[in-house]
Amino acid sequence: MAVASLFPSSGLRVDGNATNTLSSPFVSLSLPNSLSIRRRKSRTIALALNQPDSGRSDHVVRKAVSTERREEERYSTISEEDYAENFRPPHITDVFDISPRPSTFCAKTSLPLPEGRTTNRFSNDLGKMFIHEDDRVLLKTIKYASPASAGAECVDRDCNFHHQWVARAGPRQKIYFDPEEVNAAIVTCGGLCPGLNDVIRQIVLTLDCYGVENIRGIPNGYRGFFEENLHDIPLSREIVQNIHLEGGSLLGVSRGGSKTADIVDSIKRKGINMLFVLGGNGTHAGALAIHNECHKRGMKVVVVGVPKTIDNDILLMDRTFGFDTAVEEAQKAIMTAYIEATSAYNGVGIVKLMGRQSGFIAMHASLASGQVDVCLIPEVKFTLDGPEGMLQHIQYLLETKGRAVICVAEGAGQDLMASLSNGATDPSGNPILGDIGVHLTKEVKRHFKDIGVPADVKYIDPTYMIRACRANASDRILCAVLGQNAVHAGFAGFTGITVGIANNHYVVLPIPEVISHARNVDPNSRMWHRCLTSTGQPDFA
Ligand SMILES: Nc1ncnc2c1ncn2[C@@H]1O[C@H](COP(=O)(O)OP(=O)(O)OP(=O)(O)O)[C@@H](O)[C@H]1O
Ligand SMILES: O=P(O)(O)OC[C@H]1O[C@](O)(CO)[C@@H](O)[C@@H]1O
Ligand SMILES: [Mg+2]
Repeated sequence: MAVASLFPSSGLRVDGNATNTLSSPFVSLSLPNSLSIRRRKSRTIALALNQPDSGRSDHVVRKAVSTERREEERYSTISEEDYAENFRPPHITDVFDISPRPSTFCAKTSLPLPEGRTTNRFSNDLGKMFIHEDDRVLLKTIKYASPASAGAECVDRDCNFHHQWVARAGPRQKIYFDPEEVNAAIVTCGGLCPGLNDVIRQIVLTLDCYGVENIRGIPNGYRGFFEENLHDIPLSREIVQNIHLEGGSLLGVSRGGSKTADIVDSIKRKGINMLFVLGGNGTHAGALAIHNECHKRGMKVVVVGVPKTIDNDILLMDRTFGFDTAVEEAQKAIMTAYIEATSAYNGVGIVKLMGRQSGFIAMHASLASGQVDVCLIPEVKFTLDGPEGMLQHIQYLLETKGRAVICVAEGAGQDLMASLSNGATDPSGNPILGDIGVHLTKEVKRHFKDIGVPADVKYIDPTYMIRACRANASDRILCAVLGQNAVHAGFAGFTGITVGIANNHYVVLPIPEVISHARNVDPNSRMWHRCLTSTGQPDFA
């Protein structure tokens, strides 16, 4: 099937029925001002799991058959057309009748092109500078021969290959805003992450290239829209020039305060029409709500996300900015734990790294260091006591190697401390976790005291040191591309979207597709198995 027919040009007003013959991908809402908003129906992508089928009882087989039937039915609803519709980035022209204008962006100069380009010296040399509206990136590139293949993500029973095309990010020849009328705002929400200042800087520089002069920073996340004591921060090329040399966020961050109506009131009052939102899953849920509310109120505003999560827990992306830096910074803590453990008599070093529900930082940091004996992540349950428990393995390591290094993600082993967390949440509604690092330290000490063996246990918690530092070179490049692409996406009229890297190519994705759930480490993935191969740890089940 031709790509163009899978995924029609996004710069044009698209008729949902014309693009999907299976079912209408949108529901229309009637609005007082007679505008219609098209919303995606959410669809679940089924992942095939490896399930051994020998030795099952009749009951289990019957249950499996009915599960298979359900899976079959679910599979049959997914087609390449479905993917094309789900991944079509919402566009301002889905709601408003706006005619495009020639872009003022020129990659070959930091000065905006005059409209029509008649007087510019680059006027005859614009070939290959713009993304074609129908350019697409293939999201998945592996053809799994069987659902039993390691890490297989199959979308049907036979693991057939489905083309999942997504929009390519980058500057378009046609834009939907007059740069002189753009009133842009940037907001950074959630926790800190290395690279936030790099992204802010690149957004401002790129807006400047288009010719936008009216740019502001919203202080302290979503709260900055409505808390009376917070004031907007004017942004310009000069102001952001060196902000990437420091960690943190020039604008500040916050959790909580997701009052969509108040935020949109503030957007209206300030006349903002291009909003860049930097944050994780929660922030993107907020951005989607703002996008919907703006359109419901008939406000011509584009809302563009840039995924920020040190935990790397956003779906469909190769990685998010800050993650690489976090893994690198974590090496220092692991090395410290290793040196302490090897220098002590029966030394045990415990390092806790961030990762509320996803163990990517711990897994990658453990694999990279080669010094970790036990890596514990939220996705893989473990026991402490008993012959198969982790404490027995630490005892074995002290007996055989004289030391042990444990790297634990903060969200791991929460079931072992259920009584501690008490269901409390932070202002954004995220669960407040029990401190697994402290718990493990106590338990290791208790175990060796009980068996009368001296053990020297050192606990290192570098979490905020890792998060507050400036980005490394590799993350900075990612930040630069994402920041620039966010602006290109805004000018191209995309809204309710986010930018990312997929298969090493830069893409524009509809927000619902990336936040339907948190991205987790797959315990059946090759990467987790590689980590286990490196640590040599047994299964603590
Ligand atoms: N479902 C939601 N709808 C609207 N807004 C939300 C939602 N969840 C969270 N928010 C808001 O988004 C902002 C950031 O959320 P949160 O603190 O969960 O961080 P995050 O974006 O997930 O990033 P991090 O990776 O640091 O956790 C907060 O202001 C929060 O109130
Ligand atoms: O102390 P804060 O700001 O809530 O941040 C801690 C959280 O931030 C995260 O790194 C996500 O940004 C989680 O891994 C961690 O639980
Ligand atoms: Mg979050």
